[in-house]
Amino acid sequence: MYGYRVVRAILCPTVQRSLKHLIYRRNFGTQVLAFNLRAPAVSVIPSRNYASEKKVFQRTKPHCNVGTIGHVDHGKTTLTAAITKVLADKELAESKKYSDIDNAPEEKARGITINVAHIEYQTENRHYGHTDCPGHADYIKNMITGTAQMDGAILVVAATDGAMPQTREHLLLAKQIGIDHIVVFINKVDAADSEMVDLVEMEIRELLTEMGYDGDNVPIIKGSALCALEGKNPEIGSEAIVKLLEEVDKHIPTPVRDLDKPFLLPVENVYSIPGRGTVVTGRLERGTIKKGNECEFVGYNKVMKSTITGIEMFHQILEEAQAGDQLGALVRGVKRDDIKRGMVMCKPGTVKPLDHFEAQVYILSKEEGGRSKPFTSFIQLQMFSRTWDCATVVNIPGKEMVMPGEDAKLVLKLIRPMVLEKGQRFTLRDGSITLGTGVVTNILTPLSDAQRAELTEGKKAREKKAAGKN
Ligand SMILES: Nc1nc2c(ncn2[C@@H]2O[C@H](COP(=O)(O)OP(=O)(O)OP(=O)(O)O)[C@@H](O)[C@H]2O)c(=O)[nH]1
Ligand SMILES: [Mg+2]
Repeated sequence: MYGYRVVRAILCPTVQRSLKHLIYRRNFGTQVLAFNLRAPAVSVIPSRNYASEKKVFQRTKPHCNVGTIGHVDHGKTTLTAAITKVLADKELAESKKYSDIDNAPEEKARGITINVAHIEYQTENRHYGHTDCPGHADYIKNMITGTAQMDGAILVVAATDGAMPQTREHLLLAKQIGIDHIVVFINKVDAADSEMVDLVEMEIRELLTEMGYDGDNVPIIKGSALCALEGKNPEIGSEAIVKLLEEVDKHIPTPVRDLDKPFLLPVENVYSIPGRGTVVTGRLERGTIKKGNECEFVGYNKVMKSTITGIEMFHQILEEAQAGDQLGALVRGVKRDDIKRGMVMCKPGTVKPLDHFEAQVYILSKEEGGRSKPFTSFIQLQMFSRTWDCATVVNIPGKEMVMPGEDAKLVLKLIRPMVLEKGQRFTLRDGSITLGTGVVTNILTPLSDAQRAELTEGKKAREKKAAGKN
């Protein structure tokens, strides 16, 4: 079996460089959960024994998905690296450097996280999948997808800044996505005085309450991720990380998993592994899957049948994946370009795509980061739910307009049928603004003639208005 290092050693420097480029391109920003994409040995010299090298995942502890959210530069990635370092000392994780997590060239050049990264570690009590989200406002889409995989979140707030715009926006989105349990880490206490730290704590408790969390009782740990990572000042460094993990263990409950329902996995990413096939990654939302299971990919106006030929979690083989697992599944007979983030992989025939439904939506006020003006029917917005996003036309039945800060019943029409279920939560965004959050209350398929005419009328009216302006 040829490993990456052996292959690299026998290649000339030019080929080594292009090989490195290839790895970066393939691995762009996302730490792949499985099917080690970093091992170009697979594409350079196909391995005969690829699977037999891997360990089989032993399910000895309950699995829980957590992750870091919060404003840009507040220290989410540093904290993620620090957690793995502290746990590696107890042999409960593999230590990850900052540059292993933010590993894409653009991330390194700009010093920010762009794509989510998935990291694995354990405490004495649980096995964790940890998703490190980007904080930058331009990458909210990736944050939403990352957060959709979590059972609980660690909100990172720098003591030097306090609550900032994306602290607020991330909390709001987390609440809407259905994350009910939050633990807060006030970071960078090495660079702020204790009065400032106390003020930030008060501010965060208020903000948590405002967003619908139990602000008085949410655990808040104060420390310095950088000190923990660099092995300095243990009282605010490694000891704070240990305290944080204790609170995560205690405060974020392991969710009850829906193991008996037909399986469903919202696709987060798709990769093509030369010599192996197509791999989809994501968190199994319900049910269980095994190698050999028939499956179906549904979404974006497509339904495709396939078979699962292998399952891995964090580079280890999974005999059986259970709801809650962050996994990679190798699938047969479908190409990478056939599948897109946002489709669902499910048991054949168990879900139907649809494009027309009723929802109860809360429209954010300006102070909450929403629009300042009301909107009327036929506005086009981007809808985010599970791992997908899709343009939608909004209709307001029985009303002229909806004001910011109001709760309204809306009828939504997606431009492409997607997998949606009653009770599913979603976010509506208008450009870079989170406009509202809602829940699907009623499925309306197919469209009645009157509704269809209304939508078309809306389009015509808009076109007429645009023509008038010119
Ligand atoms: N003084 C001090 N600096 C820190 C601490 N933690 C992180 N930093 C610094 O803050 C900067 C940003 O840290 P990151 O971990 O990249 O922040 P982030 O929240 O992941 O940023 P995005 O992912 O881009 O939103 C880096 O220069 C870190 O070295 C800390 O505890 N103390
Ligand atoms: Mg980061």
